[in-house]
Amino acid sequence: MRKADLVYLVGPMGAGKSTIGRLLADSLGLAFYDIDREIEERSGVDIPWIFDMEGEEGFRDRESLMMQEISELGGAVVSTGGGAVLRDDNRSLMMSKGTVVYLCTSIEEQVRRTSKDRKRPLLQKGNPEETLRRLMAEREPLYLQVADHSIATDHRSPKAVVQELVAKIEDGDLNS
Ligand SMILES: Nc1ncnc2c1ncn2[C@@H]1O[C@H](COP(=O)(O)OP(=O)(O)O)[C@@H](O)[C@H]1O
Ligand SMILES: O=C(O)C1=C[C@@H](OP(=O)(O)O)[C@@H](O)[C@H](O)C1
Ligand SMILES: [Mg+2]
Repeated sequence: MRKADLVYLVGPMGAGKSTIGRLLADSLGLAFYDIDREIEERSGVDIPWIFDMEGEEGFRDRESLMMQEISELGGAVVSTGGGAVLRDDNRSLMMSKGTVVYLCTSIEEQVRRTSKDRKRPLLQKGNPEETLRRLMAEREPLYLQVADHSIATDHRSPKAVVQELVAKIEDGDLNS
């Protein structure tokens, strides 16, 4: 099942992947899966607990397994976590199974949006802005590598972003 039947959202923390994914799925009449929430539901523990007990690599192993499992399902919008693009296998999976949308967001906006809660372990140590800048330098080439389409989210409501995405999908612009 390829392209508009399975849509993956990628991008940095605070890009709005989880928020936009749910709205996009509702608009398209597709199921919605957020990889982080699926991991939490399945394991019965939260993401900070997994990072504390198993380290980032332990979390990445769980993330890759969940990506594989969810990707077997069609008819869904899948919101990934900001680091899901780090592993080659995850990138190949997304590129082969679906349409990948990169939600582009400035560092300033990432900082603003992620300062509202403390559920992201990678931002709990050091200066969040410096961390987000470093992560973007490392990851943006990977977001661009997997993306069929990039869409800006700064100064735009989640609803406006979803409307643009729905229009593109209906026009077939995402069916490359
Ligand atoms: N386009 C947007 N404009 C303003 N705030 C947004 C936008 N998209 C998401 N948010 C807010 O930013 C925060 C992080 O969004 P979230 O969907 O969790 O991002 P991600 O899953 O990419 O880390 C939430 O409080 C959400 O309400
Ligand atoms: O960027 C990252 O490495 C992470 C992003 C988080 O998801 P969001 O991008 O939805 O915040 C979550 O997967 C975990 O805290 C690690
Ligand atoms: Mg999220």
